Amino acid sequence: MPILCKAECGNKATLKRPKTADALCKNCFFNAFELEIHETITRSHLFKPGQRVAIAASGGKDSTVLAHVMKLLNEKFNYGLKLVLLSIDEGITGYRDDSLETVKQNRDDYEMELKILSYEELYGWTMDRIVEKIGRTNNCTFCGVFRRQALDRGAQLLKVDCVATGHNADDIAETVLMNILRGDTARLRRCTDIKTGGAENSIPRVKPLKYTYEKEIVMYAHFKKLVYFSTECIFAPNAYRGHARAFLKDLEKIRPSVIMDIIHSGEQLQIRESVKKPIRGICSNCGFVSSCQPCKACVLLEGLNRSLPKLGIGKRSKSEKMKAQQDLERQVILREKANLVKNDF
Ligand SMILES: Nc1ncnc2c1ncn2[C@@H]1O[C@H](COP(=O)(O)OP(=O)(O)OP(=O)(O)O)[C@@H](O)[C@H]1O
Repeated sequence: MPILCKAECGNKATLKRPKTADALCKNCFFNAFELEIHETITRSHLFKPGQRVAIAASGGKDSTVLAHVMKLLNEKFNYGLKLVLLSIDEGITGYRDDSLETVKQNRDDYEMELKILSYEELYGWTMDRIVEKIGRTNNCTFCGVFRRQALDRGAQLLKVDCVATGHNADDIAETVLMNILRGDTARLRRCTDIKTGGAENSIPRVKPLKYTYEKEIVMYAHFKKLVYFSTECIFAPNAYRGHARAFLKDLEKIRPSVIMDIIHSGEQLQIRESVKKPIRGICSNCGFVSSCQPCKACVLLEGLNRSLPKLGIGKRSKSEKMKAQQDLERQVILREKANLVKNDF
């Protein structure tokens, strides 16, 4: 006997939802998927009517599905938003140039304005040239730092009220794990935030897919026949994130709820007040948001321009910092002991 859709629509179930293991028909899956994102948006008050929202579009599955669902929900529930697309061209031949073609297709399909900003025009460097110069060891650092700032710059040019990114539940759970493994408590505190930025001159970032499983995004894109670009970056992927990702995928096979559970744990964690919080300000050099002076993008750029690419790279690990702290304390104790001995004479 055929299994019936759990949503009681009377149709035959054709798929099993990865997040809940419910047997559903295609239409009921679409409904459940879209409604969950709508609930995330409304529960967290991500947008206000009349706002101009940029969707950070890379042409990959997450941002393609985000653009599709945002357009659909905006019309269905009358959000009253003006949606535009913002893409950053990192200058990676054979990767970003191809994925940008997908974004242009999205622009035409969804009738949204598209702004493409390149590293070349912002920084005078493409990632191809950066990798030529520095090799493949720290290239992801350059790319990530420049992209974060490029999105801020693009958002300013587009005069939007906020930027929506396609970060999904798996990305967030991975980041929680990574921050725990690195002992990065300052980042751990804010990595589950659905909305970031917004202070000073910074334009807020929001993650409407925060609770959406990657497997369901792929399923949704597949059944809706959405056009997206699925090739991995040709430069070495972020190796450390790769380990957290592989670990999470193994856990998900045993217990699919692990992704939501890790996000929940991250959200409930309380970090001691004494842990230093990065204070957001404005870079005195370029005028963009930063928690250090000058900002990391300016330091990295200076390194490239002065042929000192290691400038700004290589934060000390927690264990190195602890060892340095212990050494310092030991020196203080030795100095105090020496003083005591001196005083005895
Ligand atoms: N070049 C880019 N231009 C604009 N937005 C970007 C770009 N790269 C990443 N993003 C934004 O950051 C989000 C997370 O990026 P990440 O590199 O993790 O890609 P991803 O998980 O493969 O997502 P996607 O499937 O959308 O490419 C993307 O969903 C997108 O919103």
